Amino acid sequence: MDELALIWQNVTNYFKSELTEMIYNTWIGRLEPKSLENDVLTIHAPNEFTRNMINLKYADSMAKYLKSITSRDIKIYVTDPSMDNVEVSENDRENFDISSDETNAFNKDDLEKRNDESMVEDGLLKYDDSKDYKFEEIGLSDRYTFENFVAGKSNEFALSASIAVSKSPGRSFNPLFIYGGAGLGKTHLMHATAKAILERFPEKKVVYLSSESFTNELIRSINTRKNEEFRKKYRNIDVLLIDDIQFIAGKTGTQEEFFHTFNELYSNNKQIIISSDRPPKEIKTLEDRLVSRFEWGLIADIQKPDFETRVAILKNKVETEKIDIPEDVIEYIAMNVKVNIRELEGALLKVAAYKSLMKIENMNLDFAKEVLSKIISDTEEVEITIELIKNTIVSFYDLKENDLESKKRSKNIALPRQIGMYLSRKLTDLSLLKIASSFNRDHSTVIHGIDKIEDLVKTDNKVKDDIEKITEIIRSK
Ligand SMILES: Nc1ncnc2c1ncn2[C@@H]1O[C@H](COP(=O)(O)OP(=O)(O)OP(=O)(O)O)[C@@H](O)[C@H]1O
Repeated sequence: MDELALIWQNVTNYFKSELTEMIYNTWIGRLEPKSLENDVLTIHAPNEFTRNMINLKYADSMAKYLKSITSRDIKIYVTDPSMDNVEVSENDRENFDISSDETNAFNKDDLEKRNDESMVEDGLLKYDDSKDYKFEEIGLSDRYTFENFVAGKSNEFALSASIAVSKSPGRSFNPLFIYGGAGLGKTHLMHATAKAILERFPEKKVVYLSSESFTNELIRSINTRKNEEFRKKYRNIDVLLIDDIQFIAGKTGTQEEFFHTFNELYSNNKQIIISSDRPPKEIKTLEDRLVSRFEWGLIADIQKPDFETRVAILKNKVETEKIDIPEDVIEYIAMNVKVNIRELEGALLKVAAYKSLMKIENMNLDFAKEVLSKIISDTEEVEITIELIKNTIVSFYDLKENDLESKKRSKNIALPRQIGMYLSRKLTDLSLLKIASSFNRDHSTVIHGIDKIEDLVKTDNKVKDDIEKITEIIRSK
């Protein structure tokens, strides 16, 4: 047996022991080892989609495993048939504003962010070929269901809207536009909605994909002169879910195509569900006509979860994964990882992994703190400074850079200035004197400003609302 065959046999055995049979057969079982030269292991995947998934999900662990058995840094290089013959011209690249990385393969970081979501092309084929599919095969994760989506104040509106849409697609809220920060559950809700629709209406054609996959597929169709097929495919479905729509911002060609797809589906009462990291109006270089279409339906936001919701999410995870972690450790994690649910779950899984690897029977809080020290210091919120507060206020109210420190007393500047003083007092430990000097005022003016805002917060909803939004922006920086 030559070295390539030997290594490949080890690799396949390793993955067989790590993965379920179905997953192994879907991904690793379809690869062919081609060569091992200069410590580069070249593997051939049957299609681009499989290549992307291998790069995303398995290449790293394959390299790590190879290192453990050979002590060499063997690089994994995956090819597929599309790499030989589809060329993207400079012209296309400009028109679609994509880098060469994006055309040939998904950029790995982006892919990592987007998890399994780029499976659409294959998924749709399988879906069309047979109704006897598994959700995973059409790009919908088994893990993401309505049942295991923990509801809280921060997400209940988006959750209810998604459930309503899943019960009567095309008839309740169309389009449904869900937005929220990274790791707050948009993808989870979209997968859950798509699956609930398929369970209720198995005859419906449901397509879920990221806006980048849509762009890539569009380009490929143009290059292979299959534009018509592409159009037909996307204009003949019942439910279209596009994740992370912000990525089509600035890509004129993609926006044009998407606009027509949208119109066609919408006018035929087909359901469109879109997610984004921000509301339509705030997606820079998104054409106005798309912004206005996105606003035709329902816009639902997902906010950062509060402490109770974070605890509930962790408890839910502990239960479903059958992890044995004490209550105080759960609370410690919920107290410290506040912004991103992906990181919240990551912290829990890390503690669980240590517990099992080190065969610890009774995990205690001190041990958990040690395990999490790196994660928690990395995710700790940045220190809030007066500069950060002032900059946020200036851009929130569209003021000029030095307006807050200036002598100007018009209401449109005086009120934001007083809000700045109030928030500086609330969000930092700085003395009144320091705050006063930073706003170029004396300390009694600051006291007056803070008192005034404290009163307004109780009586003026707009001021209260503004302050909440500004605080949110500051905390998320
Ligand atoms: N309310 C929730 N209940 C249970 N799990 C949740 C909830 N919200 C998010 N999660 C989990 O958090 C992780 C991140 O969620 P998801 O990938 O849906 O976020 P996202 O908003 O799409 O993020 P991104 O913008 O980075 O793609 C997932 O594992 C998801 O299951």
